[in-house]
Amino acid sequence: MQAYNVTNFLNDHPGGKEVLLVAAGKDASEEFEEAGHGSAARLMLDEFYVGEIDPSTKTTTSSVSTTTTTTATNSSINFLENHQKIDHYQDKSSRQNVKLLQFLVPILILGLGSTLLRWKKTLADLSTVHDAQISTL
Ligand code: HEM
Repeated sequence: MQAYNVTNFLNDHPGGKEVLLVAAGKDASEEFEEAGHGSAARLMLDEFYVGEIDPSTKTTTSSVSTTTTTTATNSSINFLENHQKIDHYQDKSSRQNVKLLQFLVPILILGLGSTLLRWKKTLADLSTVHDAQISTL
């Protein structure tokens, strides 16, 4: 039995995200067939395939027992939460990079500006000395 991770497909699923969330963590083969998916949907399956599941551990959507269904739902919720946590950490580190850049870029611009000003002043001083030397000759 194949397992698919459709987390990134939730918002793009033509049949809506709700049906996928309800089927998450369970055997949704029947629902998939009943929805009358065409070849396009079948071809997309490869994209989301994550591995095989031992059929003896499967929970059907027609609910074997409330506890197993709840466990399956909980595990799929945990799975989604973990994914959100990973996204959150990635977001956090990229936000820290942006903050660092926001801090460094103005400092670099200021440094460059003051160096240019100092060069300009040195050049002006040099040309004054040069002019003075010429007038003394
Ligand atoms: C990896 C799993 C899935 C993929 C890649 C997928 C993909 C698609 C695609 C591409 C369509 C557009 C019609 C078509 O090309 O056939 C569609 C429609 C639909 N899907 Fe899925 N689907 C998946 C799982 C499911 C599941 C588990 C359910 C139900 C529990 C479901 C319910 C529906 C329904 C009801 C439609 C029809 C929407 C409409 O015509 O308004 N799908 N799906």
